[in-house]
Amino acid sequence: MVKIGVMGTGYVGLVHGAVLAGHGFPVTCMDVDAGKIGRLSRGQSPIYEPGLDELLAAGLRAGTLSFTASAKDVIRGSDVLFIAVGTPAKEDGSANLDHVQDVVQAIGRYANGPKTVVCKSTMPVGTARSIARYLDGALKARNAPYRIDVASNPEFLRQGKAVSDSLAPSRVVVGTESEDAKRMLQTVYAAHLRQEVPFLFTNWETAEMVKYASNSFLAVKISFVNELALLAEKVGANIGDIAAGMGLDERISPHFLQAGPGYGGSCFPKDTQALLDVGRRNGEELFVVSAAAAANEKQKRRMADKIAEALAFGGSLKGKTVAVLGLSFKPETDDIRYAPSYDIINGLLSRGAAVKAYCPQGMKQAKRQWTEWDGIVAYCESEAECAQHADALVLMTEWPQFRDLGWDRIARSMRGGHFFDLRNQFADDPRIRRLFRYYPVGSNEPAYTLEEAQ
Ligand SMILES: NC(=O)C1=CN([C@@H]2O[C@H](COP(=O)(O)OP(=O)(O)OC[C@H]3O[C@@H](n4cnc5c(N)ncnc54)[C@H](O)[C@@H]3O)[C@@H](O)[C@H]2O)C=CC1
Ligand SMILES: O=C(O)[C@H]1O[C@H](OP(=O)(O)OP(=O)(O)OC[C@H]2O[C@@H](n3ccc(=O)[nH]c3=O)[C@H](O)[C@@H]2O)[C@H](O)[C@@H](O)[C@@H]1O
Repeated sequence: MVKIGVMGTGYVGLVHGAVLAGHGFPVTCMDVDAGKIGRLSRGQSPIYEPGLDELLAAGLRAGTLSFTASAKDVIRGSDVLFIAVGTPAKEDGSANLDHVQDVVQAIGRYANGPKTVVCKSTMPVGTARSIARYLDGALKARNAPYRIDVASNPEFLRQGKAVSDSLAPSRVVVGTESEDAKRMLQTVYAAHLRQEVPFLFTNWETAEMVKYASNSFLAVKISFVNELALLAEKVGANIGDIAAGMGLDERISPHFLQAGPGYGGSCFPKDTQALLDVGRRNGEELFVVSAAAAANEKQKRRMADKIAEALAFGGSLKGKTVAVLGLSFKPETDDIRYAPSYDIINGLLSRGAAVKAYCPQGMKQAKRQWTEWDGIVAYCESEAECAQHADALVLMTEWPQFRDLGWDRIARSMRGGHFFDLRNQFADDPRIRRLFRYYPVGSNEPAYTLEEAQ
């Protein structure tokens, strides 16, 4: 059976490795973070991703999944090497390829036979070709009598649904110049995909661009609907109904038209910037993507403005307490990278508000990464503790557990009754409008309560 190595055990590498091990492939996952490797070897996942703990336990039990901190071991022991290290944004927006470079240099140094190297990380156009060129050179310099094939095979999974997306992806895109690499990836995917999945074979550059184009297009959709949401509030229209009306046209589709506080996460913000950077380097300014990124920044600012307008006519929020439910950039993940909550809470803090926060999975990372909030933001044990004595409640992330919190009790425990629903989760819920001054995104339907109106 094909021996698989995965370099990088983050959301992509760990899930991909665990899924392949679940299908009987011998998989070794490697990471430079020795602490992570230690925990993983004991079956402890460093990330929260539904279904992952079970896969991890099963793989370890069956002996198909193992972990190492040694690049040399994983490279020597694998036929196929998936590169799944991070490619974060640099200050100027371009992708930082330092981790990719480390991995590729190690492959050039330690490869001891033919291999297929698969770029799963999101990498700017031209990276796979330069990896292939580098590896060719490295093998020639050692007079190695074998070849290393390179394929770009971008990943499209969503966090929070990473396991199910891995088992049933919308498509598999493979960019390569090697027929052997094509066959190898077909074999690997054929064994693990649950259903018929379209394959698209292209050249390296096209595959790399499909990834950036897809994420950027989704970002454009979200920014488009968010801009309309701001306008809808001014003209008395309702963004939920606008999106529904648009989405009925199958050419538009109803997906990714949910107005909110702006997109976040480790990918849309960085991938839009990286595509803009590729455009700049090639003398093409990408106006649409650039506007989507700018609109996203505006959207986050507008959320804090909106809260300040309602609570203090746009003035200082000194003396006001705001309770924030949800810190992660989306539900079912502990990931807070580029989460809108960060900018919006900073907006509230800079206006003098006291901020309390609760998130089912994001607080550990927030405490670790957003250290400037130490002693400033009060992290709570529960939604009820968070809401207690607050002037306003902000639903930042639509965790399913926030659907029914015993709203009567929550409303009674608060000092003020403002409810900012940044995800429009309760837009059609008369109960919430009865209990709170309710502010959805993208509609200015009465924010006053029925009780108050009586
Ligand atoms: N997070 C997501 O939902 C998706 C991410 N991607 C892309 O996949 C790539 C990985 O993303 P994540 O899994 O989120 O990253 P992550 O930041 O969660 O994990 C990356 C891992 O790589 C490790 N690493 C760094 N240098 C290494 C080296 N030289 N050798 C071995 N391991 C090394 C890090 O210690 C870390 O554990 C990125 O390019 C990202 O854009 C693509 C689709 C979805
Ligand atoms: O390259 C990546 O990392 C991944 O990026 C996204 O996945 P992910 O970031 O996990 O999350 P999404 O569900 O796409 O949401 C991204 C952001 O957009 C926001 N969003 C999404 C949809 C919507 O209608 N409105 C909206 O505001 C979410 O709240 C979140 O902040 C893509 O959906 C994946 O296909 C891709 O593989």
